[in-house]
Amino acid sequence: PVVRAEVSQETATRVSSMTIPSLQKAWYYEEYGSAKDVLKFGEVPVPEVQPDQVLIKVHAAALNPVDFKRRLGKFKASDSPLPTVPGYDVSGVIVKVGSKVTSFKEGDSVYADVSEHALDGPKQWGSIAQYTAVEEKLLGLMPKNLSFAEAASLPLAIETALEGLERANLKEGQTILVLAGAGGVGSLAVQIAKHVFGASLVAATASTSKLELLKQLGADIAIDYTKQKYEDLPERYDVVFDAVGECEKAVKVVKEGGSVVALTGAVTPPGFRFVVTSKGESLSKLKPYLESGKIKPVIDPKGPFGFDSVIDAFTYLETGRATGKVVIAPI
Ligand SMILES: NC(=O)C1=CN([C@@H]2O[C@H](COP(=O)(O)OP(=O)(O)OC[C@H]3O[C@@H](n4cnc5c(N)ncnc54)[C@H](OP(=O)(O)O)[C@@H]3O)[C@@H](O)[C@H]2O)C=CC1
Ligand SMILES: CC[C@H]1OC(C)=C(O)C1=O
Repeated sequence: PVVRAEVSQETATRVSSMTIPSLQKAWYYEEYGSAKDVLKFGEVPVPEVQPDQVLIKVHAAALNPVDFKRRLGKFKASDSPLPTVPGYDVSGVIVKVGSKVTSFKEGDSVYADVSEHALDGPKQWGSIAQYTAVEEKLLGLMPKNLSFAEAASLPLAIETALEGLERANLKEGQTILVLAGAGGVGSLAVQIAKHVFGASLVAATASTSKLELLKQLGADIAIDYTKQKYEDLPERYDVVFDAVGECEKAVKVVKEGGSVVALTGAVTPPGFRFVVTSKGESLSKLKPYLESGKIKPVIDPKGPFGFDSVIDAFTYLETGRATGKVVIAPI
């Protein structure tokens, strides 16, 4: 049995190293442009695992607007070199750990936003691929109750929602307005404001068909921006979370001394904008809320999109009408 055990460990090692190919299938682009013009599906190298990284066999990924803004060259000044495999959000299983990794092991189901800094040197080899390498400090252990598709839908958006609410200094019992409450970030910001921060009143904006979803997510007031201008309503808020780029209007409805946090677009004082930093500790902090069901992933019902339908997925996301997240699964 000892020999068999040694053989099986040796075989397992050989098999595990054999199961990690040097080339993989992925979506990539070699020049900036539109999805249909520049996105290609083909073979790219499997990234080398650095000492502080793990290699993930990807099961699902999700798209974010930063993926298409980057692909259009909007952040080329601080981008990593081309060719680029897009994708920040990933879920999957660890198949190799770097020599300095201490908190994760082969076989763990994990998820992450793979780029610590979304605009400043994001990963060249992203998540819309069969394998991707991610630093240990960006990883979270997947909540036990979530599918790979549900987990992949979360990292960048939920970390943005959490960081934005923390930066806005939202306090228990305060009131908040979330602009674009049905979007990828907004759908999580509504939930976190209500169920994690304990806001006394959460208002949110969306178009007519999405108002019921806002209520289901925990919004006390759902404002149909196609019929009502929130800036003309009497309500004033301690915090306004702007996920649309309407800071000039947002500052009109914040209380004296309140905060207006913007994700995009020009800012009008006292509004401020930030860029999300990927942190595994944020996923750990939210894990109990996800496992209890207090916070739920929202996946656009047009998806998940298959690994062969990434151009369709981008085309849909770029309409600006997504409800929750656009997910690519299975990979
Ligand atoms: N600074 C940062 O670190 C980050 C910035 N961002 C940015 O934040 C923005 C939102 O990101 P994300 O949530 O992923 O985007 P989404 O693509 O998920 O947003 C789509 C949603 O926006 C809603 N929407 C569009 N216009 C309006 C409007 N005028 N009022 C209310 N709702 C509206 C749509 O609802 P409807 O169909 O009802 O209009 C739809 O549900 C993007 O510009 C993104 O680039 C995102 C993450 C991080
Ligand atoms: C400056 C905001 C920019 O950063 C991210 C992550 C986006 O989606 C943006 O538009």
